[in-house]
Order: sequence, then structure tokens, then C-alpha cells
Amino acid sequence: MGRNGSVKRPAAAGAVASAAPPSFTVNPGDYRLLEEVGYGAHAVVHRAVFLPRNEVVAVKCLDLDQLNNNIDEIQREAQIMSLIDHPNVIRAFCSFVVEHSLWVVMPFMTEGSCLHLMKIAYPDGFEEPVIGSILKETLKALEYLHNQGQIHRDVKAGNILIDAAGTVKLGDFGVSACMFDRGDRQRSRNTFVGTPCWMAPEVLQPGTGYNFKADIWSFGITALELAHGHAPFSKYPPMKVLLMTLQNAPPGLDYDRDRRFSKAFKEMVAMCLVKDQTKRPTAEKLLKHSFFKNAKPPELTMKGILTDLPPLWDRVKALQLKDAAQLALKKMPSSEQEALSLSEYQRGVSAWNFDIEDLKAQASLIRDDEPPEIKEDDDTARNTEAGKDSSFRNHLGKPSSENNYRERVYATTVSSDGKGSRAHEAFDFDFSDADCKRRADGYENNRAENDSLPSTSKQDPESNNWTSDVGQRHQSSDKVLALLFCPDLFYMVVAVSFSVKSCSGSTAVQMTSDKQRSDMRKTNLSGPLSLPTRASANSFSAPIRSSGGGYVDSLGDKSKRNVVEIKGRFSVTSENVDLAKVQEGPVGGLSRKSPQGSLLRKSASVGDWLVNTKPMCNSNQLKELCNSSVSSSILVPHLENLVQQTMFQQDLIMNLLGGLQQNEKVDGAQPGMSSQTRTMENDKMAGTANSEKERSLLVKISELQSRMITLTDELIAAKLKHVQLQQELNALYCREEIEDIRDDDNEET
Ligand SMILES: Nc1ncnc2c1ncn2[C@@H]1O[C@H](COP(=O)(O)OP(=O)(O)OP(=O)(O)O)[C@@H](O)[C@H]1O
Repeated sequence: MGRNGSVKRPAAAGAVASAAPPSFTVNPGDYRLLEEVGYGAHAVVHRAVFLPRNEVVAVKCLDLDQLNNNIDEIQREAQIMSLIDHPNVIRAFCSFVVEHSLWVVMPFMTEGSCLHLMKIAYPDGFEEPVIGSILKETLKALEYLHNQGQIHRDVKAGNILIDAAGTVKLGDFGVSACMFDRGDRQRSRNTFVGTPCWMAPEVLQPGTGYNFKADIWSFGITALELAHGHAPFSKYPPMKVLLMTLQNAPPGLDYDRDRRFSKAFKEMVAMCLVKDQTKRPTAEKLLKHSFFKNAKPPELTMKGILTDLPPLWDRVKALQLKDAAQLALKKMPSSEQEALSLSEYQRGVSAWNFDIEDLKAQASLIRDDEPPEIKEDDDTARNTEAGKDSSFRNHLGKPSSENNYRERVYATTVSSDGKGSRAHEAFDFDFSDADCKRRADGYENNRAENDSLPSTSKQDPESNNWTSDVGQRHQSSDKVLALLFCPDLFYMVVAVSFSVKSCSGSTAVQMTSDKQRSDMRKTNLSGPLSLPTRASANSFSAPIRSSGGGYVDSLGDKSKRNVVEIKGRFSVTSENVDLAKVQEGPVGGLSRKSPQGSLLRKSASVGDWLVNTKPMCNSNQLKELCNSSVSSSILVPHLENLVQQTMFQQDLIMNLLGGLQQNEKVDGAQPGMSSQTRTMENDKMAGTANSEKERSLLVKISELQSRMITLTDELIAAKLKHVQLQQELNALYCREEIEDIRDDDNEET
């Protein structure tokens, strides 16, 4: 509907009536409004009775206060509607202003819109024969409108209406524009009106210009909507939809997932969803496609889906209640209004006004958490390049869903001004929603993993930014480093650390060295996850770190051979580290003739090691290696790694114990009290809850100690093994040198 500027309201109702067919009056008193049968962004549609003839009609009441267009423009639109004369296009009988509203009188479509039907009874979409009928009638409507020089601009299931006889009509010229219109009716340069999920790429891209072919794109999207029960990308916020529409391959019907649909249907959809508008067929041409040639008349197919349904107004009421219940459940952190807007957006209300620059600005705030290579959305289920490639794994060859998921969630921090907050809510909702099995990149979310990470978004009152608490936890907790260093230890340390913190408040266990702390302070929490170099040296799971301009693989250039794909912020590495490649790596390339280059020497003192950027293998692999007859030049780097890991773990544990001892000292500072007495006193003072915590803390400390002992044993064994290997190595060097000398001697002789 018309949408800009102030409305010049006429003095009396009916004064601005547009061309009305003689059979309908423009007198509001001649109409009795009955139930609400539909609602849009600015309009409520009622079943109504035209009293002079006792005829049932639909009256769309548009709230003029909410509309921005001037009244002439609205009138002109209504006039266009009234001039329409096609069996598949809803025609306005007349329109007139009543106080603050514009009333548009139309034929009443008893079964409402296809969207309503799907929502109430066919959530997974219709069967192909039904879809064929609906689409063919809609396409006829488009053919007619295009021939009249009209672009509908809002083709979607919500605007395809059905009556009791199964007749299909395209409705809502809310955003229609005359193609030949040159005046103020044209959209401003950077704005567009419509529903982003259905909008063609050229409509979303300002300056490119678009024509009636934009309707063909929307028609293709509508086909997918009818096939699946929802439009592709519909669960994403507008800015995301914008980017996905522009960047991704067009959505379509999938060969595997959409087996139930014919090849002809799939082909027809693919013809519509071509990014290059010039390559899309006209409605006329499309009607000649075999899919439509074989489509049955709606009277034959539609009846079957309309039986046993309650009256339209009851369905609408039920849907309204459902919407309200969902809103209440979601408990959006923002105002009710915001949540309502989101709900409307997800419903596909077309009156969202988007400022393209605003969207772009928002989009730029999303760090490239989504790989640009994403080709398909979940709806199309066509495998993405990455989706096909099961090698989206971390260094250890495990699916990297958890880490990446966390990072993705973190990366959803978006400015909340204007529509941004709305968008972010949707983001957050989608990514954390347990029902959302697939993510934007087509990877399955592991619900079990995510269950442990409740993801509610919070708004920082100062920065006005939305942040996922998952992301905050991930980022703000300095324990994250431990996860990257040694995952098994991490869980234990974190558990102890949290217990200690909760138990003794400020005397929390200091689990990282000062150096690490300062490293972490340097970590830019608002940017992409960046790891202090020391972390990356021992990272099992994160080969990535930020280096100013972006992500680099901490393994250095050479190790990039192991990287199969770099997807946005994520380096996707090959399954397990290839030993041969390890050998070629920075350490594997260690010259035999320069043993002083051994990193082992430099890394021997805890806390003063160099960044060792070589890939690692786990302890089992290492044992196998040691038992095999692999040459020491291969083994040494791995042993070095083991030693470094162990040293680091030892370092962590020492720090942890240091912290605990400090804690003990504080407790022990009360003279003349045995620890038992102290405990009893504390029990008395702090109550049973605290003593419980202390007990569990002590258990954990003893667990830690025994773990440390094991680690130390391993360390000693590794050191011994190392010494032995180094001796062997030296012997090898000697032998080789002797041989070299002999060779030289022989040559001389
Ligand atoms: N003639 C009609 N008969 C029965 N129901 C109708 C009729 N016209 C519209 N509706 C119902 O009312 C809903 C909203 O109508 P309409 O799309 O015209 O409003 P809108 O404000 O332009 O909405 P949107 O912005 O979502 O397109 C439709 O989705 C449909 O379900």
C-alpha cells in the first residue's frame, strides 16, 4: 500500500472515493464489518456485508496514520486495483476514507491465503498437484499484470488467496508499481519495500534496476514456499537474507530431499531462480513449461485440501493466539513491539521498509562468521561445497561443530540501533534455537553440544550491543585458553576454578600465569577470536588466530598445506596431521647438521619457550611411533611437542596449586587454630553450604594433585626417551660424519 509522506485527510468520509463500480457504494454506512480474517503490517481485513444487497465482501482497513504515502498516491493504487479485470487477480470494488482509515472493498476469499492454509493444516507444504494448480493460476495473474505494465512486487503465498470454489487469485497490490511510472511513485534510491525472502537480487541491490522479472524470482521463491511450507531463508533476519540472496547460489528444490517432486517442477523453479534477470523467462513463456501444461485445474485439486477446515475467521484467530503464545515463549529481551515486529517479519509481512544502506551497515557489523562460500540455505538442502565435504573438522579430525558454533554465536554481536536489534534477535534465536538443526552453512548443529550452552542474548546497556552469553562466556572467561591448550585438563581446572571462586570469592585460584593474563588482556574481545601466540603454540583445536587484518593459520605458511579449506574465519584442516607433512613443517625441516636449532633446548625452561608452531600428534600416536622403527628425525619433533605440552600442563598446575596454597595461607593466617578446628569454625560461620563447597574443592584438589603426578611421570618418561633419542641422533650424526670423512678421504685417494 501507499507509504510515504503525510496523509491529506479529506473532510468527510467518501469524499475521495476512487472509481467505483456502480454496484458498490462508497458510503461506510452501507457496510457492516464482521470478523477479522487477515492482518498485515498496516491493514486489517474484515469479512463484511454490503447491506444494500446483503452481499458478503472483504473490507481491507488501512491505518492512514501509519502510512507514509500521500493520499493521492494511495488513491492511485486503489484505482489501479479497481481497473484490474482478470479472474486470477483480486479486484478492488471501491475504496474510500473513513476517519483514520482507508477502506478497500474486495471480493471475500473464503479460504484466505495459501500461507494461512499451510500454517493451519499443511506446515510442510502442499502436494505437487495442488502446487501446480496454485502456481499456474498465479502465473496467469502475473502474465496479465505484466502485460498491463504492472509489477506486482509482492508475490508470495500470503498474497495468493483461495475461495470456496478453489479459485486462486493474486491479491495485495500494496507495493505494486506501474512500470512506466516516473514520478514520486518511484522508490527512493536506497530504499526498497517488500519482503526480503521473496525479493530478487536485483531488487535488493540498489542502482541495478529491475523490471517485471523481479516477479518471476518471487514466483520461484513462492513455489519453494508452497513446497516446503516456508520460504527459503525465512528464519534469518533481513540483513542476513539480503546477503544470502546476493552472495549465495540461488535456492532450489533438492534432488535428494525433494524426491517427492517431479523433475519438471524442479526445473521450472530453477528457471525462475536465476540471478541474472535477463535469463529468467517471462510469465508467458513459463506458462508453456511442461509443469504447467500438466497442471490440473484448481477446482479439481483444491477441494481436497479445503475440507474439514474451520471457518477462516476461526483459523485466523487460532493463528493469532499461536503467534502470541510463541512470542510469550520466546521472551525476547527487547520490548513487546520489537518482538511483534520480528514475528511479523517471520510471517512474511511485506510492509517492512528497509533502508539498504542501513542493512549494509548492519551486515558489515557481522564479522564474516558465515563462510562466503555458502551456496545453499537449509531449505534448499542442496549440499554446500562445505556440506559435501565432511572435512569440516578440527586439527584432530573431529567435527569442529562445537568450537565453530561457539564462535559463530559470539560473532552475532550486532549493533542494536534501529532494526539491528530486531535482526540480531532473529539471529540469536535461530542459531541457538534447539529446533534449528541446521545452520546457515548447512551443517547440522549438535543439539547435545548446544544444550550445555544456553544461548540467550543480552544487551550491554552501555555499548548498546547485543551479545550472546555463550559468546561472552567463551570470550570473557580466561579459562578458554585452557581448553585450547589441553582439553582434558581444561574441564578439571575450570571445575576447580569455579568452585574456588564461588567458595572464596576474591581469593580465586589463579590458574594462568601473569604473562598469560596480559596476553589475554591484549586479546581483542570485540574482534574475531584471537589467541595469544602462546596458546596457539599448543592449540589442539584452533589453528586460527587473528593477525590484525584477519585470520592466519598459526602453523605458518608451510603448514597451510594441511589446510583444506579456509571458510571465512575458519580454517578447515585435513583430518589428522600427516607425518610426512609434519616432517616438511618448520620443525620437520630442522637441519640435521644444526642440532643447535632444536626447539627442545629452547623450550626446556618452563615459561620461556618459543612459539612452536608445528602440528602435533597425540600421545597414543606418539607411543606407536616410539615403538616403531621410525627414524629419530621424525620422532624428535613429536617428543618436543609432548615435552612442551607436559611442561605447559605442569606450568598450569603449578600456578593453580600456587593459587591454592595462597588461599590456604590466607585461611591459615588465623593463629592457634588447627585446620580441623578452622574447618569446624568455618562450617559454623559459613554454614553447611560452604563446607560442602570446600569439601568438593578438596576432592578436586587431590584429583588435580594425582593428575599432576601422572603428568610429571609422563614428563620424566618423555624426557628420558628424549635423551635416549638424542643420543641415538648424535650417534647417527657421528656415524654420518665419519662416513663423510671416509668418503672425502676415498675421493682424495
Ligand atoms: N479479499 C480477501 N479475502 C479474504 N482474506 C483476505 C482478503 N484480502 C486479504 N486477506 C487476508 O488478509 C491478509 C492481509 O492482507 P493484505 O496482504 O492485503 O494486507 P497487507 O497489510 O498488505 O499485508 P502484507 O503487508 O503482509 O502483504 C492476507 O494475508 C489474507 O490472509
